[in-house]
Amino acid sequence: MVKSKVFLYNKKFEGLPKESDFKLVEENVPALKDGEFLAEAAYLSVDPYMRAYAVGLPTGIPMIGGQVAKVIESKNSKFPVGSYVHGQFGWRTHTVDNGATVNMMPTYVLPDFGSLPPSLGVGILGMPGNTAYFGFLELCQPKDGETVVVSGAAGAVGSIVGQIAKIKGCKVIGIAGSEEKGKWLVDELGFDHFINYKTQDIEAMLKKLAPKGVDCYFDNVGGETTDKVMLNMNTFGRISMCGAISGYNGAPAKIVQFPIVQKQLKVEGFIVTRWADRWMEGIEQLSKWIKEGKLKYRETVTDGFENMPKAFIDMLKGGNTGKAVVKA
Ligand SMILES: NC(=O)C1=CN([C@@H]2O[C@H](COP(=O)(O)OP(=O)(O)OC[C@H]3O[C@@H](n4cnc5c(N)ncnc54)[C@H](OP(=O)(O)O)[C@@H]3O)[C@@H](O)[C@H]2O)C=CC1
Ligand SMILES: CCCCC/C=C\CC(=O)/C=C/C=C/C=C\[C@@H](O)CCCC(=O)O
Repeated sequence: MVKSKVFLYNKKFEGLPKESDFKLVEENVPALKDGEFLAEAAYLSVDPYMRAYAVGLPTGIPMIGGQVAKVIESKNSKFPVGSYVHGQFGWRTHTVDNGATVNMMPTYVLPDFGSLPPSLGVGILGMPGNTAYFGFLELCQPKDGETVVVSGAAGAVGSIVGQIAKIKGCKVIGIAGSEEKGKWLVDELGFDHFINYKTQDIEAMLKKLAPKGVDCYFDNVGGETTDKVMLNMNTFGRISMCGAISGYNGAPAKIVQFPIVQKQLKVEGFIVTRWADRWMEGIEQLSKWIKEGKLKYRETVTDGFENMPKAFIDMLKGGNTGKAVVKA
């Protein structure tokens, strides 16, 4: 009998999650029915949305999340043995699934990544990558020569947004929480400037680095950071509101409404599954840019399924650069 290790969301998060909020259990894996396949986790994602969505989750269920898993048994010809699949299977080592979409998130066999590792299927060539690709290009509609600000710039989504902005000919200012991250952004990823929100005055720095104002803001953080960037937006500027991680562990993110009205800003929130029908378009374009050397990525890998809670908490505390991944 195959058994799956599963992390249950066992206690309501209060502030920053604790490892004791999770419970590791074992479940017997049922025999396959026609149309089903059995997949073994290879790389599991830890994402900020898990903290945000947990507010609405009942305790006692498997913690939600995406993973890249290898099919080890199959009664579904679309998911052959040996293929890598992306599925919203949660924090579990083994999953019996039928390939159905979960909360608009498609379940799919990874496209051919060539020499690139399958772990990218939970990062730059998966949901975070498409978040950057569609969330930035569709909503900010960047133009050559414009000034783009990205908050959460050194993370899975932000680090891709800034590079896409450079590909589109923009001046890019990244906001992140350490000098080491800032050095990576400027020296390796080609960002024009970096602001450390923990040690520098964002408003003063933007007046210095973007004296003609900000045209596009890709917001991963919300809160005071967003308030200050908004005050430096140009008239008819565009804001793609991707998330508000500054508020996930505490009081709901506060977003100043005034500049939106006064400067007639276009602010649009989104959930990446809006583009589920164009999912492979994003992955193919991002993969092409990587192979052309126009797009770089970094993964912060934690070894061992049993370290999922630690990896999740470390990510929320800023311990990752690039995509946080757990190697099962
Ligand atoms: N709308 C959508 O469909 C999607 C939205 N998102 C959102 O995008 C954002 C980034 O996600 P993702 O790239 O996966 O995560 P990251 O890889 O960026 O990891 C989270 C990062 O957030 C930063 N952070 C944590 N707390 C704060 C804080 N209080 N203030 C400022 N920064 C903070 C940390 O970096 P630092 O060292 O810089 O503080 C940390 O590394 C999140 O808000 C997430 O919810 C992600 C995917 C899809
Ligand atoms: C101002 C408050 C903003 C709160 C925004 C909350 C979350 C933003 C975010 O991170 C969204 C992520 C979207 C992920 C999309 C698809 C899947 O990976 C998640 C599916 C959810 C599930 O049930 O597994």
